[in-house]
Amino acid sequence: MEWVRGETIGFGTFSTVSVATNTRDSGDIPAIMAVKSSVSYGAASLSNEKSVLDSLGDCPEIVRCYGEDLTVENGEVMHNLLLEYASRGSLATHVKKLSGEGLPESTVRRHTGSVLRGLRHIHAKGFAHCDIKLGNILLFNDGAVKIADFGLARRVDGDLTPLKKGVEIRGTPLYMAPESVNENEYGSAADVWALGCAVVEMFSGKTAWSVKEGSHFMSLLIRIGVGDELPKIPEMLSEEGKDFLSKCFVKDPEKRWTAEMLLNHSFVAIDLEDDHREDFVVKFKEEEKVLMSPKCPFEFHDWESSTSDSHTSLDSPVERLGSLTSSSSPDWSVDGSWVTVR
Ligand SMILES: Nc1ncnc2c1ncn2[C@@H]1O[C@H](COP(=O)(O)OP(=O)(O)OP(=O)(O)O)[C@@H](O)[C@H]1O
Repeated sequence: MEWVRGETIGFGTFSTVSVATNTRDSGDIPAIMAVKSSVSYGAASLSNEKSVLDSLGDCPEIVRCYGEDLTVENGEVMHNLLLEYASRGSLATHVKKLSGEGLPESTVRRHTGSVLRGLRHIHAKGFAHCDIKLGNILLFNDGAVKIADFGLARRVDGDLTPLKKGVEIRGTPLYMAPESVNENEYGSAADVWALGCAVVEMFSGKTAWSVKEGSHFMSLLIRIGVGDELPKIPEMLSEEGKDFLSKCFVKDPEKRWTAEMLLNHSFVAIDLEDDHREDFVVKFKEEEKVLMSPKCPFEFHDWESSTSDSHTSLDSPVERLGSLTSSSSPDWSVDGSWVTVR
């Protein structure tokens, strides 16, 4: 494939995302794509993403991959993944533009249904995404959304045995499920918990867990992993929405609803005929007029999509969580798709 890199449209932990123009008229491949590029330290994540996307095959709610290649730019070898281009960027950026207002419930319902269909496909193929968050849900010109960023995805096939002992942080702490905090379990149920967090954020414009600025992320992990506290369900949400979230925010992953079950919930089982896309376009135009003024109460930039792995055998959740705090300086290294902090 021949392509030319255009403007930069996003930055992740491991990569930079740019527009790419396809310079050859080649059948299936569109003229405009997104290219996710990384130097060597992010290559493992890109390669994991490519192999997961290949295994998943086509699904309308998952960003398509057109291939990969290597380029040399400014003397550096770049690993590139060519992807379907989402012209309106991520839902995170979109929601931030609303200055803490959140999206209308009808839009939230539609997006939630789309993400659930994507998750059902991922889970049916034996994978977990492990990093569901608004930054990884991309918005297309026609108002459709698709799941992106499979750099941390893993094959689970129903086996939730943690790969390693200790505490590993995959994805973003604000979206972490209790079993991930307590047991290092990152299965399909953890994606459903994260989806619940994303629904709260889409609707309220605020993260599902309220955290004080400057507070240590350990205190959040303890709230998620220990005790009965659950993410706050927005008061203004319909009863159907509240009920939907109550099925996502079940501490026991065995009792949490699956993506398949949630797709039959009345919150998302709507007749698309009644859900006029034109309304969405009008609303979108109004939203676009709002000045860009991010008001996310707390963003854990430094922790996103990283893994902290103590590699020690610890029994209780408190012990496991305590193992994350250390006075020694961390040693960052990349192991497959994982970033390891020792
Ligand atoms: N296909 C795409 N079309 C348009 N924008 C994209 C696309 N893929 C990614 N982006 C933009 O780039 C950002 C970073 O991409 P992505 O999350 O895939 O990178 P990452 O390095 O895996 O990041 P993370 O820190 O979330 O793991 C996204 O939040 C989004 O704004």
